[in-house]
Amino acid sequence: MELFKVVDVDEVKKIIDDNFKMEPEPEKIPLLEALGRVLYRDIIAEENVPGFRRSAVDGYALKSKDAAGASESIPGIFEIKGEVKMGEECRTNLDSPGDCVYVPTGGMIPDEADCVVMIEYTEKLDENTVLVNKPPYPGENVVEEKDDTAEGEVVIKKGTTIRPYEAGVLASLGIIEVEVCKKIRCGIISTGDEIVEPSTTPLKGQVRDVNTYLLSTLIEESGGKPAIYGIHRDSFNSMKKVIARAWEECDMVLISGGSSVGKKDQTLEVIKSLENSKILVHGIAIKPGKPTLIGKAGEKIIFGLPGHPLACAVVFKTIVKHCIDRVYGKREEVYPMPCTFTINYHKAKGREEFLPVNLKFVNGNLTAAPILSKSGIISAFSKAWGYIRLSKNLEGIKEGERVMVYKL
Ligand SMILES: Nc1nc2c(c(=O)[nH]1)N[C@H]1C(S)=C(S)[C@@H](COP(=O)(O)OP(=O)(O)OC[C@H]3O[C@@H](n4cnc5c(N)ncnc54)[C@H](O)[C@@H]3O)O[C@H]1N2
Ligand code: MOO
Repeated sequence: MELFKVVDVDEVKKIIDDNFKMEPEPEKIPLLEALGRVLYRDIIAEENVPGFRRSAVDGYALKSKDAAGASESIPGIFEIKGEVKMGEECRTNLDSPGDCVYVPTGGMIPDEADCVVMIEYTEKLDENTVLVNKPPYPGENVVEEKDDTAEGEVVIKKGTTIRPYEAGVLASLGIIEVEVCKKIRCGIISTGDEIVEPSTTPLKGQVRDVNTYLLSTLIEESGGKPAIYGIHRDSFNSMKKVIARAWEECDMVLISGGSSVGKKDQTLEVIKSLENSKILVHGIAIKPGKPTLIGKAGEKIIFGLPGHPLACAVVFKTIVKHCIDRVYGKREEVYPMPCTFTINYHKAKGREEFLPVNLKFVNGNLTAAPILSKSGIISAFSKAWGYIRLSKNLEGIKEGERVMVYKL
């Protein structure tokens, strides 16, 4: 019988990088629909933001040297030359020493002013005179032109996932249509004679289709576009038909179930039978998720994912997501959280293990408690905050050891 030749996660990623050269395609979409999408090209500012010097407070714009040494006992005396209106250009000049102008928060300040004194530090004597009780420093409460963005600057790099903050920057530059990477279309095929639609009541021996829903939402979460091809029996001909159709219509194909070496497992044979095909990986050194199949037909990649839902999710998060991110050229760092492990845990050597955990503060210290389960148990991830990765050669971890927790 053919046995898995398991490959480490990093090696699998390299095999994918060497064999899968898909380039992203651009599409223009309204900014308000761009949340979570990946920028196709660098955004270069075509103007300064703000485009004028403005005040950060309600107060009086003046020359700081005119108020040097001002205090409550000996205030500086200033003549109010005018009032700046919001949304209007400031046309008042501070020609003489002791001139000032009233500016509301966000209002434009005159060229000669280098600070704004908050009204709390002033006392108005009459319509034209104000006392300043505190010496301002140059630049105090002034938002300089270009403080936000300078013309010609690369403000957001391609490969960045658009968050609300990037949407704000784009709006500040007047960009309300944005060029993003077209979503990668990922076909999902569920296999297994025992798998039934979730809307039905399973008979003994039957199982509701979890993986179509799990994968579809994982694809969406990763910025892809799921295409569902339904549940298919473990027969070579019906599998070949649906895999060929999904291959034709999608950028990559995910097949759940039928990746191990059991008699009825057809996925391997079907991929082999496709034109211009190649099996890249059959077995990954991870737990759960070992019996994973990665093939290629033409330039498109086909994943045979384990049927066990937890294993299916782990392989998606570690391998399929890598593949999607690579096409988009995503610029993202993952920052796991350091936590204290709560029990003594034994692990077999040979596979990197993904263990779901829950976090809890104990005496101000963040702890990670494992959720012990089997890979057929989907609720383990649902109950977990995240997971830890135990490296291949580790034989376990002890209570009190430091672990890094990745968010799910
Ligand atoms: N002789 C060996 N047998 C198995 C090995 C092995 O190394 N040698 N590995 C085991 C591991 S680990 C896993 S994981 C499974 C993976 O098997 P398959 O990918 O072939 O998946 P199936 O056999 O079709 O299903 C496994 C399990 O998952 C359930 N399943 C399948 N699809 C779905 C779905 N869409 N939604 C919910 N549950 C699903 C299925 O009913 C089975 O219970 O192989 C082991 N065997
Ligand atoms: O590794 Mo299997 O992938 O335990 O469920």
